[in-house]
Order: sequence, then C-alpha cells, then structure tokens
Amino acid sequence: MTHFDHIHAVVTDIEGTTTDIQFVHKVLFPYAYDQLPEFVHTHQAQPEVAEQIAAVRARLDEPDAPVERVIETLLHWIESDQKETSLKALQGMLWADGYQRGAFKGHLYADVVPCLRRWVEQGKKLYVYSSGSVQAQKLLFGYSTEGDVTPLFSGYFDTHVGHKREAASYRNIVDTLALPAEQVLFLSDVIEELDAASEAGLQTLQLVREGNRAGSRHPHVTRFDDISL
Ligand SMILES: CSCCC(=O)C(=O)COP(=O)(O)O
Ligand SMILES: [Mg+2]
Repeated sequence: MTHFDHIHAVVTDIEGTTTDIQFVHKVLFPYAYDQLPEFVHTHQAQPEVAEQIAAVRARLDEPDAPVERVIETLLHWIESDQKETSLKALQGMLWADGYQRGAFKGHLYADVVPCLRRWVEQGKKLYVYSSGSVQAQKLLFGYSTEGDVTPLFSGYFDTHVGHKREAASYRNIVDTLALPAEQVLFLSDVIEELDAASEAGLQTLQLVREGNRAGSRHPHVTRFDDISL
C-alpha cells in the first residue's frame, strides 16, 4: 500500500493507467483509421471538422493541401501514435459513433472504479488528463465496461493545456484547479509524464500495468487499490 498525505485532487492519465493500452491500440486506433477517410470526405464542410482540417494544413505549412493529403497525414499520425491535437479532436468525433452504436465499450481495469468512488466519498476531486480529446475522454468513461462513471469526475484536460511531457502543462492544470501543486496527485504509466508533473510540483505515482515499463524515481503500484489517500 502506498500512502499520500494532504491530497485534495487526483489527476489521472487513461491509456496504461485506468485502461489497457491494448484497448486503445487494438480497438480505438484501428476503428479511427478505418472510418477517418470517409468521415473527413463526408463532413469536411462541418465547422468543427473544417477547423481540424485547417489545423492539419497549418501543421504541414501547406495552406492549399488537398483533402487527400490531409487524410494521408492523419492516417500516418494514427499509425505512428502522434499526439496531434487536430487528430485527437477528429478521433473523438469518430469514436462517438462507435460507442453510441455499441461497437465497443471503454475498457477500465476492475480495480479503478471502486477506488475512484472511495476517493470521491473521502472528499477528493477527480480529474482526467489524457492526450485523447476531452470528448474522447468523456466517451470512454461514459460508455465504459463499468457503465457511465462520468459523474465521478470534476473535470477533464487534454492537449489544449499543453503536451503531457511538459511541466508547463501541469502548471496550467494546477492553476485551473486553484490548488497548491503538492495537494495534487498525478497518476500515469509514463515516466516522462511523471517527471514533468513532478517538475511542476505535483505528487506523482506510476501505474505499472501488464507490459508497462517499471523502475523510476517515482513510487509505483500495480493496481489502484494499492493507493491510500
Ligand atoms: C481518451 S481515450 C484515447 C486515448 C488516446 O487517444 C491517446 O492518445 C492515449 O493518450 P493517454 O494520454 O491517455 O496516454
Ligand atoms: Mg498513459
């Protein structure tokens, strides 16, 4: 059991922390890869899709890139797991349809929800910080293997606050929470994310799920029920 004192809020990563990496890489990413070309063609005039297409063109520094070039870029970003904000926004839109028609449910490890419930009962505030868009986060927890658990969370953060390996992102989060950084615990499987959070003054804990990389200067557990707040 790993105990933390004076924690008022917990910020959790998703992939590799609450959720099996395989679900993200073998279910969500392939679904987005298959659906994306037709979705972009069909919805390219819709303002929220047009905004992401424009962001891809800007990222490429090719303002006149044809839509096929944009799609090819997005598919390459999925294959290489790039955390581009425009791709993440489009993935959220694509997964909405998959969740709503029951093609898949958001995977949560069995130890996660009972602990989240206990921490809320103890008066802790819970937040999510993922490279997946806020829409994608709400879908995963809203259509999860444990039912709709979104009422447990007080807020969601994505790469609009910055990238997960940069300390400034965690400073932005604690500014929004209006809490001293040391009263916030960040949970993640990725050492570089934990290093960035620690640099910003947050307390950190590594989740070492199956197949994850263990061994860092951060404390670690293999399950949420080994955490005491
Ligand atoms: C929000 S579910 C999809 C997760 C995702 O798209 C992703 O890139 C995983 O990012 P994380 O920061 O949760 O490791
Ligand atoms: Mg992760």
